[in-house]
Amino acid sequence: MAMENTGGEQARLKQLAAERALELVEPGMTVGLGSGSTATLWIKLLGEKVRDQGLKIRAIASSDDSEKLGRSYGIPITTFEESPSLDLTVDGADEVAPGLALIKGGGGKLLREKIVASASRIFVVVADGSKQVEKLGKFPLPVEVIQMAEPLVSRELRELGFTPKIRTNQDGSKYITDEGNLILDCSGILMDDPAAIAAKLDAMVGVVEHGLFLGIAKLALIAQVGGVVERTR
Ligand SMILES: O=C(CO)[C@H](O)[C@H](O)COP(=O)(O)O
Repeated sequence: MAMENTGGEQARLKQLAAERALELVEPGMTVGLGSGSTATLWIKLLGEKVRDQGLKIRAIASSDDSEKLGRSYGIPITTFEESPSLDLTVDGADEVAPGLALIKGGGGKLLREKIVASASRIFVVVADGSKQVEKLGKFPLPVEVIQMAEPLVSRELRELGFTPKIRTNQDGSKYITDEGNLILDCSGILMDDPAAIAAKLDAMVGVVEHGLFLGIAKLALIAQVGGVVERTR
């Protein structure tokens, strides 16, 4: 069950998970750079190895922010044209449920994150213990939608039992994703069957992608007070 951590303790645990994930990177790998605060810690550790120890890797980033961070350390950035499959992607999650069913997208980067994770031989999740849940859905599910379709998709989501809310920036303006879409944060359903929900979302016209990552992660590195626990599907 999820345990609440203090801010400082959570930061320490995220760092532990990031350090453990760094051990998975081998010279010559093409890696996927995740997004969010935990993935950022891993990118920084990885970048230091590239910059200071000459680690030879290439990377594809799951967000403009992560790409900028990677480049700042001199991590060579490649493309799917040059590197159609990745050896390893490390990324965070908002919720981790049994079977490594995930909710992602809290940081608004779910579309490219799912593309990068799905193109990876191994997708590893890094998180602190507070992200562990028995059922997905306490964290509002992010759904990325085409802007003009938002009213139609919101209506369908309400019919499904969700309460969709257009994500906004601090100034109240609509949050626009790296790909120019909107995000609806959908609360109200504690999921007994995430796969059934995902299938319904995949069928909705105007939905670009959603934050249910099912059957993609192969390993989760969960940092708890006693250390890093490795969870597999
Ligand atoms: O999916 C994501 C961004 O879209 C993040 O990986 C997720 O929100 C977890 O972030 P953090 O490590 O900061 O808790």
